[in-house]
Amino acid sequence: MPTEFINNWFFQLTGNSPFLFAILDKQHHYVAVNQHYCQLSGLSREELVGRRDSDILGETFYHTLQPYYERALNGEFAEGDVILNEHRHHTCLHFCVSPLRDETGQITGLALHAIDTSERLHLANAIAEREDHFNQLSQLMSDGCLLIERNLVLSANPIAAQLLGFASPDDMTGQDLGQLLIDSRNNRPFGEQLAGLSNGKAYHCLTSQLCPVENVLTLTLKDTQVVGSPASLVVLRQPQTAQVQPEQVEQLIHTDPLTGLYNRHGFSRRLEQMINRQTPLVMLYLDIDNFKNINDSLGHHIGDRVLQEISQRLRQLLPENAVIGHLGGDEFGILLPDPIHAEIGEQVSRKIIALVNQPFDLMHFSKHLACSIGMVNYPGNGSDARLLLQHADTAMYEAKNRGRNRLVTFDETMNKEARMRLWLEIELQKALQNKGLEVWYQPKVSARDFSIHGAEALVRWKHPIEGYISPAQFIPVAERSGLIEQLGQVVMKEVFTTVKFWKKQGMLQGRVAINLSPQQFGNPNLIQYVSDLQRTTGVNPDDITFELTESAMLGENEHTIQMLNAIKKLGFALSIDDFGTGYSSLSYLARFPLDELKIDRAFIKDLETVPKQLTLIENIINLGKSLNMSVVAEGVETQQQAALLSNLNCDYIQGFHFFRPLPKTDLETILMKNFRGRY
Ligand SMILES: Nc1nc2c(ncn2[C@@H]2O[C@@H]3COP(=O)(O)O[C@H]4[C@@H](O)[C@H](n5cnc6c(=O)[nH]c(N)nc65)O[C@@H]4COP(=O)(O)O[C@H]3[C@H]2O)c(=O)[nH]1
Repeated sequence: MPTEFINNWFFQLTGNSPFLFAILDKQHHYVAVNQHYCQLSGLSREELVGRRDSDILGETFYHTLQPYYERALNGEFAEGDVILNEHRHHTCLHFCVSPLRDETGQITGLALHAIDTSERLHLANAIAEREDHFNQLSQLMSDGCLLIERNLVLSANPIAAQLLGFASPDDMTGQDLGQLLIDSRNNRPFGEQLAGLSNGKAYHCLTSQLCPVENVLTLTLKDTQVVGSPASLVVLRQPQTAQVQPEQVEQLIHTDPLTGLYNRHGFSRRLEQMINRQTPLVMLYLDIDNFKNINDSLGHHIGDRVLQEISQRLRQLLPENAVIGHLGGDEFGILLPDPIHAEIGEQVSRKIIALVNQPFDLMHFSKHLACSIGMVNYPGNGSDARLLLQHADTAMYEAKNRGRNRLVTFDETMNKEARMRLWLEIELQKALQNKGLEVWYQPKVSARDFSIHGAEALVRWKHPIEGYISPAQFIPVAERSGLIEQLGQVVMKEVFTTVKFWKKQGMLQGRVAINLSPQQFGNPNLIQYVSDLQRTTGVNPDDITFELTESAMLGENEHTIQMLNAIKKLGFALSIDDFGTGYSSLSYLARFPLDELKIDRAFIKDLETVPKQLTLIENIINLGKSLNMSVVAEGVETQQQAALLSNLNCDYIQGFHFFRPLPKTDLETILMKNFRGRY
């Protein structure tokens, strides 16, 4: 090693470094050492240089390093760890050795550099000890103890596993605690709310159906952190037996705390008991129509009040021996044992529907509700509780399909339809994931000169095997399964982007209409979504109309008016679709800010043959016009219908006579041809 290098550079490079540096010759004598090395050995540089490593830092150190020195002198780079003087205070070093060569490439010695890792080792040991203490303590505890991050279980002690019915704490790792525990205040799984519980406060809860056991527990959360992220320590405790008697536990498990009725579990148990005793019975499965809208628009607290009120009304109406259950969400079950005659189910259902139709007084306004009921008989429609409940549920969905607010009695053909609906739901979900939906456009024409003026966007689904499936089939499935939100967003995104393009090219006159389902309209988040989408796509809201059916506006409540005003405020137009088919009251025409009225095709169908129909349509057109609305007639299939509507001063016409719904590119070809013809 050239001395001038050592004198010039080595000390400058390594002088104030927190690392230990040493250069050794082939016999392991120190040639140079830096300041930090001197401090560690307790000797000056002069005392160290020329001495052998083994004489300075002790045998252990030397014996550990010697093989590495040999490897370095053989041309290798090597690194390892060593602990110096294993007394009370260890000094640990992480070191590297590498060969040093002269200008000819001959190895003349080696360089050693190392870092003191004592502090790190000390901390790692302390953490391991703490973890061991924590683990031992949690094993000794008689309460369940869990560590969760974003509701997911990171670790649990054996008691926690036992209280929740899992075979071992390991089985709980990764489980969502928010779904395992039901909040006894509202009988719903805690879900996301778990993170928002007050620090240190005890909450009553029940284990959910995801847990292998039923238990009543108290839950306490303490905020903590896991690698800097917010986490919680959770303590689960079984209420003292002195405070809660077994029968109280039993009652808690089978009762819905919100309504005081049987919960799903308790209701099923009562049903099983009756089946075991072979008691003939009628079961009604009741679902409140569009209840989600109440929760979404008015909040869960109002939704809860409605459910309580319904429970109370049912209690008052039903006979003493009836068993009533709140099966979850907006679903209720009713058992009528030993029916005195065959029509009892129909009679009671009619009364229940009338009762639910009575207005609900909700603080500042009253709301009308409707309900759909499915009915089964035991022993006729099934031999066990699970099957009976399933069939009653199927019949209830059929009631919804047939227009809601009615009773439907189960029959076997419905099972096939239910399976079909399930298939459609699964396939539709896949189509949404794989971008398998298209938007087609049906042009509308001006009733004056039959030139294209606007269009209606209609979703199309081409199934990879079944081919095109009608929206009339899959839209109701999408509405019931909640997929309509996603489907609606796909359509809106596509239409906004296309309309922006068409308008930029000057290809299309008039607006493009988008259908909104009652579920979409009922969700207050719609406004934010539409507003964001309008901003990002840059579409002029004046070029879009939202079409709503009368049933979407059913109720004429504050929410409807607020939503309609909010859509109008963003600059979009509003149209009432299928006019004349749904709602008996016309007062909404004056109260709601509507721009367009679409006469349903049911009125157009008999236009040529039923003379009174012509008078009816003329009056609808006049009514719309007097309220400053433009009037569209849909479902026009013949030249004669078109001519009659034109004479009646209808504004626009839509129907197969002019155009069927077309893929975007086909319509673009037509629009381009018209566009060129114009200029
Ligand atoms: N017989 C006959 N039918 C005609 C004629 N002209 C148009 N139609 C059909 O009438 C329906 C008009 O749409 P709608 O009343 O809003 O009724 C729509 C609408 O309620 C719903 N829908 C379609 N696309 C969407 C969508 O993107 N979102 C939502 N929420 N619903 C949609 O599905 C329904 C059915 O849609 P489609 O099968 O495309 O059926 C379309 C259209 O093809 C005619 O001259 N004769």
